[in-house]
Amino acid sequence: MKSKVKAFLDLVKERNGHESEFLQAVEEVAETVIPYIVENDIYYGKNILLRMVEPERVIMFRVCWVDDAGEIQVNRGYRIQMNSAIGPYKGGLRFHPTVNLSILKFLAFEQVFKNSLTTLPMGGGKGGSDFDPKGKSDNEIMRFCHAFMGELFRHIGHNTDVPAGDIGVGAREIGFLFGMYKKISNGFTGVLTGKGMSWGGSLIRPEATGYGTVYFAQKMLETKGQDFEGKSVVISGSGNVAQYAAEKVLQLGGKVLTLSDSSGYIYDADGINAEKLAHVMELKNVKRARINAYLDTYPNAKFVKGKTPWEIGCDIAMPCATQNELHENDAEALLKNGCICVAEGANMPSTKEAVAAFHKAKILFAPGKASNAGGVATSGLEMTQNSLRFKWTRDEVDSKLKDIMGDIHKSCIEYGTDDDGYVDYVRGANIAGFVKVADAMLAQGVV
Ligand SMILES: NC(=O)C1=CN([C@@H]2O[C@H](COP(=O)(O)OP(=O)(O)OC[C@H]3O[C@@H](n4cnc5c(N)ncnc54)[C@H](O)[C@@H]3O)[C@@H](O)[C@H]2O)C=CC1
Ligand SMILES: O=C(O)CCC(=O)C(=O)O
Repeated sequence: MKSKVKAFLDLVKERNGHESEFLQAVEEVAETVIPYIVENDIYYGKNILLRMVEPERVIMFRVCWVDDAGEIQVNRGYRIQMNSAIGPYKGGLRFHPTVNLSILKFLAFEQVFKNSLTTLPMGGGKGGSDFDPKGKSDNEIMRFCHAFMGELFRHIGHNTDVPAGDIGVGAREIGFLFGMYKKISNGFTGVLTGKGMSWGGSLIRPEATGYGTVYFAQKMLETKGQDFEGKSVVISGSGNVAQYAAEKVLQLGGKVLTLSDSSGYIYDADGINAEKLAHVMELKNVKRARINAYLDTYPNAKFVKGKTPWEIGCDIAMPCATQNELHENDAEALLKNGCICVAEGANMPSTKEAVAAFHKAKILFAPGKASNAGGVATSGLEMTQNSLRFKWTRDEVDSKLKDIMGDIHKSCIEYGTDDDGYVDYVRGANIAGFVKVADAMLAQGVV
């Protein structure tokens, strides 16, 4: 088996040698899915995985815009249309200076499996730009978004490809992007998700990724007769996913000890309660400040510069910032301090070695493609509401989100339970996500 996986990975490496994040994501899937393919005749010998690692289409384009000083700026825009076997391409847009083909291809590849797990009819895609929103004025953000959509619009559509937000793309950016799409296409359609509530957005979409990650962790804890009540939780990030993960943890009786951004982390031993979290939301979403500004209002907290929060003892860890933010030594520190559950809110935040350490210790570990799928699932629900020209209540959407996270958990158990009863959620998510897409690809022939 090892030689089959190696031969496959060698081939992928030959074609994408310089794309380390993409190769990392492919390797994790290949190691769990190739053994399944070999055992199942219907998938064997059809090169399905080899077809799945090749994007159906990669779009790269120039984005020119004028900054507040009147200077012409040039950025690079991308959209990776990875796989449309089970529905229109669906996945977020990331605006961050680190954005490149490798990062977007890894995200698009993960998205294919994640979207399949949601049970909704969505293919996988991802896009973005190396544009850095940090320090830009609202007008600069608007001009950039309009310029970006000035090219992207010809490649997307409500039945073709439906982008949404990711790092650096929130409600403000979706508004500007939608405004330009509507103007150029002369039509009001559900071409983006994460829209404002008065113009086609879905209730609970802003909360969905964070809430969904906590609902998934709740399901994992239930298998051990545990819950969030009284548990200490270490969260990284302080953006959309981290904020609403923290909110749901608090609602379920947990204690949130940390939040972070790329400058470092804050540790509040008294707990970041609802009032303090509202202050973080104001700092991050309105003032767009750095996380250490928290100490101006809550001086008892500690700011640890340039580090991630995994050295803080906790029962549950939720990495909600970015890829490869939790390394093997971090995993070991978490385990040593008694962590029993890790639920990824971000995409691929744990390195391969960190995941291996969690598996070796047989703790509960949920990969992002399973635990953070609530965001895109609720985007799927936004698409449905747009098609119906109807709006569900907050409780209706939240209850559908809970059901979907429960179903994803069941799929992971179905495909990921080892002989000794330990659930390998990575294998479970990869195989369950693969089966639905592979069946559709087989039915549609070689296209
Ligand atoms: N927004 C969504 O619906 C979904 C987001 N995700 C993933 O969740 C993660 C966070 O995304 P959002 O909260 O939406 O973005 P955001 O832009 O709202 O927040 C990103 C957070 O990550 C931090 N961050 C970014 N780069 C960092 C670095 N190099 N080191 C430390 N912290 C860093 C930022 O300071 C910020 O707190 C990403 O991995 C994203 O792909 C996954 C599923 C859906
Ligand atoms: O809601 C969406 O379409 C995208 C969410 C996303 O980018 C993700 O799941 O990583």
